[in-house]
Amino acid sequence: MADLQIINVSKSYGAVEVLRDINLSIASGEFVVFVGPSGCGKSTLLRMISGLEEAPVGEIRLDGKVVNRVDPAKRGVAMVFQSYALYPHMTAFQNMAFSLTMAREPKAVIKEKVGRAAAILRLEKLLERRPGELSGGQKQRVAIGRAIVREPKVFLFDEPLSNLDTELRVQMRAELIQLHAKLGTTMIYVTHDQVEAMTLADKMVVMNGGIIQQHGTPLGLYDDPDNKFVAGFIGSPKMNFIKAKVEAVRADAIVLSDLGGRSRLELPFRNFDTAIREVELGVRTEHIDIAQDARATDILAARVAFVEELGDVTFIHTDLPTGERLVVRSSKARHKGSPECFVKLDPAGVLLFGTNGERIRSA
Ligand SMILES: Nc1ncnc2c1ncn2[C@@H]1O[C@H](COP(=O)(O)OP(=O)(O)OP(=O)(O)O)[C@@H](O)[C@H]1O
Repeated sequence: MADLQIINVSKSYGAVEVLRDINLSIASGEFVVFVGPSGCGKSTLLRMISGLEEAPVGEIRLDGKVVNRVDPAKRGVAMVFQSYALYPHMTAFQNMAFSLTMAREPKAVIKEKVGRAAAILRLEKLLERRPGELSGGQKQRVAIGRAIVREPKVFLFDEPLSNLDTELRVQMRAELIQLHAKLGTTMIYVTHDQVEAMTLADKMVVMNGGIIQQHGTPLGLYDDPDNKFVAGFIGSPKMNFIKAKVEAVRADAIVLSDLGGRSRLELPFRNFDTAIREVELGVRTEHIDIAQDARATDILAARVAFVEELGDVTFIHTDLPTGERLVVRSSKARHKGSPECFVKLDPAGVLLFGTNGERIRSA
């Protein structure tokens, strides 16, 4: 187990800056997930922690010691790759034992360490098989086993489940959570899949464009995003966004107009900056409902585009007259009849963003 500090780390390839001034503290034993869209720099950051990529700007400290120039093999970290990276001509046992064999550990120690990892990963019966005789999930378990036997201070996972089908991914996610609980080792995990990140992370680090947009607990980020990117990236279906004009500002409320081209909405809000004239509302599907009473001022007229019935929940996709898409989560059966409908927002669930995408918070 080790804690990790990333201090003012930047990285460029030629003229292209891929990471800008990254600062992050990872506590010993924490499960941290770097998540973000393709190309945001998350793998580069992980590879810099592993030592596979140089870190010329800033400091990476492992248990307080700067490791920027420490050889990857000497950092006490073990990496698990998406591609498994197993030796095809070696058995599962030999693959898992490889680093110990290279370090000339006694045979009995190797057998004991590989046996222990195999038991944790339920691989005991597969140890004599070669990678070609294993399923994707089994191969990934061998790759994880190979990391476990090295008893690293930090595990680094680079999209390890991306090659697996959906069912197996869900199963392996549960296994990784159990593995972390059992070993208690610091784990850093990279994925572009926000659901995977939400389910695994103690701390989720949302990245975009080479910078950390926000980090915190998964639910903390879901409920209280700092900006429109984080708000839109986390959650499925995505948060809805609706543009509006600020009509009036009072001490404890604001009145918004032009929602969906027409409607008005009053929101509780303290100390709103009167210079702001335009905002964007962020509303999750659970804070919108199909409305019965069309006379109220805060009701938005919409048109049903299509309906997804998933059994336990129904998502009604509606379009506002402005063309903005609004997805309503409903436990009720399908919206029947005319596609014309009315929707109502729950003011307590509405977040506000400025035109620059930054969150506007009530004081
Ligand atoms: N060796 C390299 N030379 C030049 N550019 C690179 C190199 N490696 C990565 N990049 C660029 O750096 C950026 C960040 O890459 P990185 O692999 O860290 O992204 P990522 O967030 O992990 O994306 P993905 O999920 O697609 O793997 C990308 O724009 C990529 O094209």
